[in-house]
Amino acid sequence: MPYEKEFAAAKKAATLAARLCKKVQKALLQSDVHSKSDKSPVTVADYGSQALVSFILERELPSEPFSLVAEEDSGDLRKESGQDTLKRITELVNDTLASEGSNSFSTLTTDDVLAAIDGGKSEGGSVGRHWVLDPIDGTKGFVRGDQYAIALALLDEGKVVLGVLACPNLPLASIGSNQQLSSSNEVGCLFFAKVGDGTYMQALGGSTQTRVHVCDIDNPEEASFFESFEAAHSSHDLSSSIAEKLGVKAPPVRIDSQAKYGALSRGDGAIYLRFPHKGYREKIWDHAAGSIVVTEAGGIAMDAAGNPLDFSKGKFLDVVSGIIVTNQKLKASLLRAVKEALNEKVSSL
Ligand SMILES: Nc1ncnc2c1ncn2[C@@H]1O[C@H](COP(=O)(O)O)[C@@H](OP(=O)(O)O)[C@H]1O
Ligand SMILES: [Mg+2]
Ligand SMILES: [Mg+2]
Ligand SMILES: [Mg+2]
Repeated sequence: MPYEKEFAAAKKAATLAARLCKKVQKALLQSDVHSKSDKSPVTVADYGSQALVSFILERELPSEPFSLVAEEDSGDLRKESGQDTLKRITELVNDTLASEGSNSFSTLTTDDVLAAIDGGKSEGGSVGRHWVLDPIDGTKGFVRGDQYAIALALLDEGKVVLGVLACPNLPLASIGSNQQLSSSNEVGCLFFAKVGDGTYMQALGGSTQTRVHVCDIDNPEEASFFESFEAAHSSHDLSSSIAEKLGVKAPPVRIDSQAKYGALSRGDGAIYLRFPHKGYREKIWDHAAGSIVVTEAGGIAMDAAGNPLDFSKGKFLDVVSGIIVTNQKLKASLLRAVKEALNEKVSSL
């Protein structure tokens, strides 16, 4: 089976990174640092997650050339002022590796951690294989104690061939706006998808995997939609105008990170709308894992003009106006509503 080893390594790496992030988020929420808007604990988790994923992928796949496009870099950690943070990250990474319980565990030095972080310097592109990592997607949600995700994907010749999304705070039960009462309030989901093989979800703590599918709603009046919690990341005005044109009745479900793609892939909602403000360029690590999780569940991720997302152009994901995600049945009416709303916006400028 193609990509089988890579898939197993990716799941292991994302699961361990989630363990590291959970530990940091718990400490962050228990202390009062977050209320003083001290961002350093966040940095520790972002770097720690990246170091861990980079280290594990290389360790698990020793016979393959290694290329990783990841969000963070070690620049600040190499400065004098970054030494304490670097020590803290190294401890976290080692503690997490020790908790994995494998005998082959050897303690990493601060230099090993710097090297692992810098393993993420690749530029990606359309040739060969490249891992794509967002070590913490939804940093703002992470700090608030809300949703975030560890998002890891593999590109082969410019196409996403597998994706893993670890969402430590996402309930196992539906979070849709018309959710049914559920007996479970357990949180922590791992979504994973491989090209041609469908999308699966399991509890991050380990459980049997279940195949998931996007919803099959075709009437927009029954649809609900996801968008960023942060209005600075995506225009809430534009999405509400699109929803109104489409006839969506439910209020928006606002959550951080690619947990939106995960929730959509299991039918919690029918639409994800993302319209960054002028001048912002999307990065591939914010969408690569999420897009395959949704498409393998039967959905579709495209730009606002209906073009497929192109991950082959390096770090940036250039899109027309925004990104929309939905099921096949709502695609045409959603594209129409988006077009109308965008035209109105232009003519009102
Ligand atoms: N002005 C902006 N417009 C759109 N997206 C932005 C943005 N500033 C940051 N982002 C991206 O939005 C991501 C979070 O998306 P969401 O709003 O769906 O949670 C961030 O990921 P990180 O948290 O990994 O930095 C960041 O890459
Ligand atoms: Mg991100
Ligand atoms: Mg990030
Ligand atoms: Mg960031």
